[in-house]
Amino acid sequence: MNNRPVLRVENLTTRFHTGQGAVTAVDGVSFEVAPGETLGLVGESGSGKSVTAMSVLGLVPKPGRIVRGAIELNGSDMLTLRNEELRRRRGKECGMVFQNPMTALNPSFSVGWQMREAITAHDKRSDVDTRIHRALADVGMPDPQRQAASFPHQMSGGMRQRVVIAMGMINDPQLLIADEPTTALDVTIQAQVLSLMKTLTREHGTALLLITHNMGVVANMCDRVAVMYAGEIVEEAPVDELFASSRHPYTRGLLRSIPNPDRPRQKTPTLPGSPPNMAQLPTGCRFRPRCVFADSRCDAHPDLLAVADRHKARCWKTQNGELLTETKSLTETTDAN
Ligand SMILES: Nc1ncnc2c1ncn2[C@@H]1O[C@H](COP(=O)(O)OP(=O)(O)OP(=O)(O)O)[C@@H](O)[C@H]1O
Repeated sequence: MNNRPVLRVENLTTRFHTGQGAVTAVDGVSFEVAPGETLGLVGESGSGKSVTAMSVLGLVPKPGRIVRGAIELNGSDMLTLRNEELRRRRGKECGMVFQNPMTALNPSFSVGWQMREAITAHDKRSDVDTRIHRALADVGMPDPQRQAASFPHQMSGGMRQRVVIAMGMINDPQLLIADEPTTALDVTIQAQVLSLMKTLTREHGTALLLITHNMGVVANMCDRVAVMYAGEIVEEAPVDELFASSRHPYTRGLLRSIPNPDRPRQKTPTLPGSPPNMAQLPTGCRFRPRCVFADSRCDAHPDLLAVADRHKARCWKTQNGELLTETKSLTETTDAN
């Protein structure tokens, strides 16, 4: 059996030079995704999740630039490939699904035409129409022939995102990268689209890098989780282990902030404070200003180190074998009623 990771990211560092100075949006990030595995990349807005995905896809927007690190897709170094080869490999070996389906679809062309482009860019086989109709049927589109002739604006948001997933999967890639794939959809449609992605990736043995800020989505979808804060991974563990025994105060706070579906009217607690300004990071531990467990050790910047089997955390306290005691002040509930 081939145990080589589909994706290996090593010490990835991506920087933006802005008017306010240099912002290292992704700072020394390393992770792997195994064949068929779903890795969740979670964290609050601005933590560097999307820039990590863009870096892997070779799509970092200017003025951003990868300044260090290695990215291997199926063992090939993606940072040394020429643009044309990068585009070819990206579409064939790595599909992508972004938050807003309208940015992925061209309003001027039929869905079938766009899917044909996605295929023929990589494969010259003649059974293209059959493949398009099968791909649309696979994502639950009724009457695939008619849908292929439709234009994006004739479809609902949920249907459009199904088309984008069908396009992402049409070359049967080994890896699918999905960045907040359901955030732009109605709550009722979100669960359907996620369940569809789970079924499809399982059936095809596709690895999934799923970016989300929603821990509930992580619980339902992922095998393993990497938690990002201020450009760094602060914790990484199999999903059950993370939910049962998180070892970073930030993760613990995120887990406390999951809405309770049985009590929809109850105000959900939130993490106090906000993430740091990326142009002026605090010295030492980046989470320190928000951390209820901080002490003098946190003046120094902690590394991401093993705390248990397949479990790493970037926290002085738990790296020394201490556990995080439950404390209410991890989160706050702003509604006084
Ligand atoms: N085009 C850009 N120009 C300058 N800085 C940028 C740009 N894009 C991202 N950044 C910086 O990178 C940081 C990380 O952004 P990123 O989009 O990866 O966060 P995220 O975790 O995906 O958040 P969100 O869920 O809101 O997309 C931002 O806080 C910002 O400082």
